[in-house]
Amino acid sequence: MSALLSPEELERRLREVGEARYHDKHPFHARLHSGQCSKGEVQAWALNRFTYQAHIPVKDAYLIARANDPALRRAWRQRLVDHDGDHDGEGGIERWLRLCESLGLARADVQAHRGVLPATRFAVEAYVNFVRERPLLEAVASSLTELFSPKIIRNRVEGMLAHYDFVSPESLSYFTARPEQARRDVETALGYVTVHARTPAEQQAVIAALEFKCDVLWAMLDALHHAYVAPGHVPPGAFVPVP
Ligand SMILES: O=C(O)c1cc(C(=O)O)c2c(n1)C(=O)C(=O)c1cc(C(=O)O)[nH]c1-2
Repeated sequence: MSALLSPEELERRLREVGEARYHDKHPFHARLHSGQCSKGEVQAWALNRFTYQAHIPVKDAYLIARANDPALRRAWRQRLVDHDGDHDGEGGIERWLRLCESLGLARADVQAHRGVLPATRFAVEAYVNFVRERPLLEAVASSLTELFSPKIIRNRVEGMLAHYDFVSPESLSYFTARPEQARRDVETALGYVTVHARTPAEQQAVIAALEFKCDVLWAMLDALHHAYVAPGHVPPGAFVPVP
């Protein structure tokens, strides 16, 4: 049986999960950030990632619906505002749509998830269901991949601006707000898990939830790589780049 970890030790163990499994280690991201992707690959990445983005506030709404603690609900509801905005034309989902449009994709196709890879849908569905069905502690812990996102976002923006003439600071504006939002989100989620994981079993469940979430992100990139990196095996019905 595992021993009870101090809050510091638990955080260290969570960071080790990221070092081993976070999607910054995936070869597709190395391609994307170093300018090796074709425009079609970048389009496919943005299109598939939209499906993830669009479901983030859905899973966050499930989490809020399951929380009995007003303080947790109050902190968590900011995530809905970050993605949906307070008005039409605002928020992260809108900014992601603009990124897709700037890459030459039609807004209506992206919004309808047309051409999204089956594995993307399955992975995103698995994440939403995890947050709906697993204990609240694990649902909160599954968001902790955001511990690691500021670094990959910094590398992505620098790399994409340096290497692709079809992206601009404006088209990547989705990412401008994210590192600060992620830092705030992580403070809430990490604070919650360190207080509420009171037994060794609960602490192990928190670590496993983060591993699960790393698997979700990794599986999406595996699917992209398999479909779009030459020779490429695009599944029937999925987006086909125009050469
Ligand atoms: O660009 C990225 O690599 C990246 C990663 C992650 C993540 O680690 O889950 C998120 C985001 N971006 C992001 O933009 C975002 O809004 C977000 C929400 C969540 C979550 O699980 O609640 N993860 C992420």
